[in-house]
Amino acid sequence: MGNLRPITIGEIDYANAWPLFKGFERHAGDLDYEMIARVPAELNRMLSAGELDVSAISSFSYGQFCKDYVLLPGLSVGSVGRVHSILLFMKEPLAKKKPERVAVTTTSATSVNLLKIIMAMRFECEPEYVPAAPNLQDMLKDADAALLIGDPAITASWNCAGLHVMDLGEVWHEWTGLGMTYAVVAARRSAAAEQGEALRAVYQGLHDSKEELLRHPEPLITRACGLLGGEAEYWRTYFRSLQYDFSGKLQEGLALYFRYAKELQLLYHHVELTFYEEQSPQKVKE
Ligand SMILES: C=C(O[C@@H]1C=C(C(=O)O)C=C[C@H]1O)C(=O)O
Repeated sequence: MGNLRPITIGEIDYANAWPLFKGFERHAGDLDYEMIARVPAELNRMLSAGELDVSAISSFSYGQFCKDYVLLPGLSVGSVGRVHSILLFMKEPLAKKKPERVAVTTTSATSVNLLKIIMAMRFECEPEYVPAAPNLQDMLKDADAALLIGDPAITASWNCAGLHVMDLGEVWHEWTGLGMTYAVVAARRSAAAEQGEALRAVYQGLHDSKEELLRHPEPLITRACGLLGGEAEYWRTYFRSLQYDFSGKLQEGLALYFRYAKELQLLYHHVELTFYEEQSPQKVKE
């Protein structure tokens, strides 16, 4: 494709986003692109700084910079209920002792703020939050609880005897009756204006990757067992329980999250979900 420079795409470096990205190359045709894999907080920074044209980012970061971005429809990472990989590890159960000091991973934006919302509005608890590198043992040296996301949350959940674990997706669902969207795919408005044809190809490629890998997830399961460990059945359930289509119920949950974030002054403006307007991607051929 004759784009003037390669379009730059940010890929979340966690298993939860693999369905969107791991089949992309096969569906990219002759698109000239560069794919950059990082943890969400780094992608959030890079997209906002204009170092990427389009990226999977924390949905909270979309809220912060929504004036500069458009959302790619039908692409997200969310859950209706348990998410399995956004976990608060507590030394004491919440009913016994409310945490006073909580270490929170520096890799996240959505989940750190989701935790603040849940703690303040659901459990009337306002601990001190301390940003920390995602290492459970180190985090708990000096804190009552620790928030992890992504692969480090999953591997920690296999080895956390004696700790009490809260799944934030599950608590959010029990509390609000809604799903939650943790990551979205956003393009800079400037990229939509200047790299229209390339962005359209990225959109189609991510969509086709998702359709193919959710229908045939075995390559993802093999990859996860090899790179991260665990049983095939664990990963089968994991990829099945995550929601990638940004459907109405997931958008509704995200809208409520943004409203609560504004009420708690974690965000300072109302957030509109503005979508990239192009014809819908073609269905993947069987
Ligand atoms: C489902 C997850 O959602 C992730 C959580 C994010 C955040 O908290 O900012 C960002 C991207 C998502 O991929 C996970 O971490 O496992």
